[in-house]
Amino acid sequence: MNVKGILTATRSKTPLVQAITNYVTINDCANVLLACGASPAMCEVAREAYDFSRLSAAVYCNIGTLTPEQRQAIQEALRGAAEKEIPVVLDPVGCGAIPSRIDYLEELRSQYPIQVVKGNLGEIKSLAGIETQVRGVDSVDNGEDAVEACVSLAQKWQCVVAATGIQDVVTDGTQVAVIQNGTQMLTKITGAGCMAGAVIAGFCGAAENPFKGTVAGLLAMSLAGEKAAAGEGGQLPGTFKVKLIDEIHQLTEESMAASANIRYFSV
Ligand SMILES: Nc1ncnc2c1ncn2[C@@H]1O[C@H](COP(=O)(O)OP(=O)(O)OP(=O)(O)O)[C@@H](O)[C@H]1O
Ligand SMILES: Cc1ncsc1CCO
Ligand SMILES: [Mg+2]
Repeated sequence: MNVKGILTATRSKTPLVQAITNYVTINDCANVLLACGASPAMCEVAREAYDFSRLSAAVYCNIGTLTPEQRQAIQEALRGAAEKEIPVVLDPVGCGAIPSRIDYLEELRSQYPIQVVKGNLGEIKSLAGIETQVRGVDSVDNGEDAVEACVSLAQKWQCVVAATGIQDVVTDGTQVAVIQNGTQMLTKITGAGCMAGAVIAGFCGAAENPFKGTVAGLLAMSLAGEKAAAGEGGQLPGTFKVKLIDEIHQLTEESMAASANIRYFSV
């Protein structure tokens, strides 16, 4: 398997992505979607969310700062997405630290189709009911059994599951991709995970299936991170964040293929 063509498809189709996301990193998510060739719209007013999702190519829901209004908007957006059969990417931010978020996500998933769940490993293990370590919205998991956790949740939820960390794991419950790119600098800014989720939604809006869209999205973030960290000032978090968006903008199919370090296998 490879993810060739997804970046090009995103840039030519310019998929409209509805994002309902936390107010810490909402602007970064919008910019990173533009940089990868998608069209962001942070439409999270409950009475508009259903109509808007029906115009979109993908929906990104991130529960980092879940307000009552966002809860309603997510409900409405997912209803529209289900009717239009467009991909929904769910980012379960903080569910390891706040158990009621797990109940909320379980309920959501019982009501509407979800195509991708992407979180850090602490969040994914928490959703899968596996012992882990988190600090608020950050994972401090040691990385063990990441594949098993993702496969278990993917089979239970019947969707693509991705866990980020020193390596990223993506699975649809049958095939697995382990992405070994990235840089520690991605942990020195807030929102690298949120941005990764947004890019995944953009790519899923143009890709032939959510597994490929998710692998390509995480690869794009990790490679852009590597390049940003290697440039002048790239070891300083403020500069790094600006460069990260610039590097997403400058990614090409060739540079992605040349630097990708992905291992694929079946479960
Ligand atoms: N130690 C690391 N080395 C290399 N890359 C990393 C490392 N940790 C995370 N990454 C990369 O950083 C990105 C974000 O992953 P991370 O697990 O930090 O997300 P997150 O905790 O959800 O972030 P946030 O909540 O701040 O949005 C992913 O692309 C991942 O591959
Ligand atoms: C810091 C923070 N708090 C809630 S959401 C968020 C952004 C990273 O997930
Ligand atoms: Mg996160």
